[in-house]
Amino acid sequence: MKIDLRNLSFEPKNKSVFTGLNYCFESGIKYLIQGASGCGKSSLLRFISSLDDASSGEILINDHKIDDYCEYRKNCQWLSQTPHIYNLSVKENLEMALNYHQMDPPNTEDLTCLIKQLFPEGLDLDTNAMALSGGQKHRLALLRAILLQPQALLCDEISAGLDELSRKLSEEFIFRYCEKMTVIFVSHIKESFAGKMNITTLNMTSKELREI
Ligand SMILES: Nc1ncnc2c1ncn2[C@@H]1O[C@H](COP(=O)(O)OP(=O)(O)OP(=O)(O)O)[C@@H](O)[C@H]1O
Repeated sequence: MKIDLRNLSFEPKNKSVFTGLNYCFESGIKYLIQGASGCGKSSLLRFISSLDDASSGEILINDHKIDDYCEYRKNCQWLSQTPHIYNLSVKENLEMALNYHQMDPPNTEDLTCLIKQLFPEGLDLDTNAMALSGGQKHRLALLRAILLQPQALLCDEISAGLDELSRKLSEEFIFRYCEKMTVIFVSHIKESFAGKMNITTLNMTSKELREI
């Protein structure tokens, strides 16, 4: 998925957070956005995800305006620092969005393979998801997003506050499994990506988004 920011500005309540951002996220590339606290990184991801609207400018997806928001949100999955997990079984958590989008659940073999990579400690599909640890909830949210076969993944500080193992498993999974996806990370944790991953790092200021 190609995500093209055109003259995007965010000026809530007469405050200027950023103005006139232009940048094109190319299909299949992995990006890391860094920038000072409050420069609007999380807001930018929310605008790209279509959960909120910027004050002005536009975001073109594969050169077009979004016309089907439901389909777009399935194709562009947003993962937040606090994953939204339902008070249901792990299996129900995984199947809810698939059912909503009328998609078939993965076959047992594929699901087992994905679970093995993300949960080497094992994952009981019948257990209540609220009983999982914080790191496991994050990995469950990632797995749930991946089952929807999105074309883009927006990761807002998903590693913040995570134990080292969960962080490593999530990041390695994204780079291995989401090869063809456009992935945009917002993260303060530079070292987890450094050197190991093929990633384009961007610096965000109130005036521009620029590769560094
Ligand atoms: N709905 C809103 N109404 C008013 N101001 C908002 C709204 N959403 C965000 N802001 C403001 O926009 C600014 C940017 O917030 P945002 O969370 O996007 O920054 P950030 O770069 O992700 O920060 P951090 O690195 O600290 O997480 C902040 O000053 C915030 O208070």
